[in-house]
Amino acid sequence: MSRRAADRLKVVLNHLDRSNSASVRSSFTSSQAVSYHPQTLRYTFDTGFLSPEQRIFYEENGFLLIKNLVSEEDIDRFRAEFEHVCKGDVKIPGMVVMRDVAIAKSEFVRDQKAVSKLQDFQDDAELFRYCSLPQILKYVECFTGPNIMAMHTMLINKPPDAGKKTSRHPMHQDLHYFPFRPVDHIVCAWTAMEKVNRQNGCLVVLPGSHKGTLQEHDYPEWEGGVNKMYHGVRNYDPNHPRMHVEMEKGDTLFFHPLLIHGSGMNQTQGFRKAISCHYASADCYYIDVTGTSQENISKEVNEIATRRYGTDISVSFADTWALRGRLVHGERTSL
Ligand SMILES: CCCCCCCCCCCCCCCCCCCC(=O)SCCNC(=O)CCNC(=O)[C@H](O)C(C)(C)COP(=O)(O)OP(=O)(O)OC[C@H]1O[C@@H](n2cnc3c(N)ncnc32)[C@H](O)[C@@H]1OP(=O)(O)O
Ligand SMILES: Nc1ncnc2c1ncn2[C@@H]1O[C@H](COP(=O)(O)OP(=O)(O)OP(=O)(O)O)[C@@H](O)[C@H]1O
Ligand SMILES: O=C(O)CCC(=O)C(=O)O
Ligand SMILES: [Fe+2]
Ligand SMILES: [Mg+2]
Repeated sequence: MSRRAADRLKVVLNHLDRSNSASVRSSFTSSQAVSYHPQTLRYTFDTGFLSPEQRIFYEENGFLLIKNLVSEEDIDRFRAEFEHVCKGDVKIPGMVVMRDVAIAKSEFVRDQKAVSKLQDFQDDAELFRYCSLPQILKYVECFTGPNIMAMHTMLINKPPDAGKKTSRHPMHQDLHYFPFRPVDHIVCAWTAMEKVNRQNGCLVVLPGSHKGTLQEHDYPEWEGGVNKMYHGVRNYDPNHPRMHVEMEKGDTLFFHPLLIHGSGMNQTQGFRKAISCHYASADCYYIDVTGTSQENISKEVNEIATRRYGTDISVSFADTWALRGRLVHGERTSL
């Protein structure tokens, strides 16, 4: 972040703090907030919770790292539940248990170690506790406002790389997957379930990339194969300045859906675990992605939905989100 930008924003924040009557403050926390100072404070609401420095950091970088936000005890409980699911002791309809493509296509025996990701755990009460943790929602509200939907849930168990670099997650923008807007009222919370570093494939981010637009995504041309739906930004420039976000167990990264991010390969023998939820304001609305760069992913999702539910029921891309989304705070006004 440039010093000048920081100073300029501080002046604006001070001005708001001093001169603003209750009416300006309340209009700032309402859904019209973004129109108040669009150039300066586009990405966060003033709920009085984030410090000016935190708001400026998110504004400039598109992410915010909060140390030690989730307790060791909660994380150990999520881990235990994950093990129950992998062993088959717990079966939740709708939850996807995904294996790494290198393992899925090999002749290895499938045991719980082969699971690379749980997706859609919204109906698993124990895992879904993560999405309702009050200390997380306190931050989420600063990005979404008070009506909050948990739209997408994952527990990622990045496996030791099987030698083909398939444990990598290509650089992407999460918005590519989402048929709802406005973009600035969506945020991801990603919590490390153990120490994550460059060795075991921590998140890699391009700071400030959230200020750009949604780019075209497709499968990267990787020799060793790519996991299903792991699209990457097309024409990715590997020389762009990037940052490896190393985190301790319980640390949580909040990031904007246009932030370009991915993760490198896991070069250790352990499974790198993280739990995440994408939240959106319940006031968001669905869009039709026909004819846009998101058409390719919407087709893939529709194919999976058809494979799962047959052709009798027609489920649109937006429907797959409306059916999986769960309210975690306030009122379900739109999504
Ligand atoms: C209530 C309404 C529900 C609507 C349902 C629609 C659900 C769609 C969900 C998708 C939403 C995605 C949203 C992501 C949003 C946020 C941003 C996150 C970015 C990402 O994380 S992108 C990655 C997301 N990935 C996925 O969502 C993949 C989900 N996985 C699956 O659907 C299945 O696991 C999969 C890959 C289809 C495999 O099916 P499965 O039946 O489990 O496996 P089989 O062993 O029978 O294999 C079938 C076939 O698939 C090949 N296979 C297996 N695993 C993989 C893999 N990881 N990658 C590639 N290919 C894989 C396997 O080899 C078999 O192939 P054959 O050629 O032998 O037939
Ligand atoms: N062609 C590509 N398209 C999209 N994303 C890519 C491409 N090539 C690499 N990436 C992504 O860039 C990020 C960094 O990858 P890489 O495997 O180089 O890890 P790294 O953290 O730099 O590890 P190392 O320390 O080995 O360099 C990962 O998210 C990776 O998936
Ligand atoms: O945990 C990771 O490796 C990255 C996950 C991610 O970015 C995603 O699933 O959208
Ligand atoms: Fe992502
Ligand atoms: Mg590298």
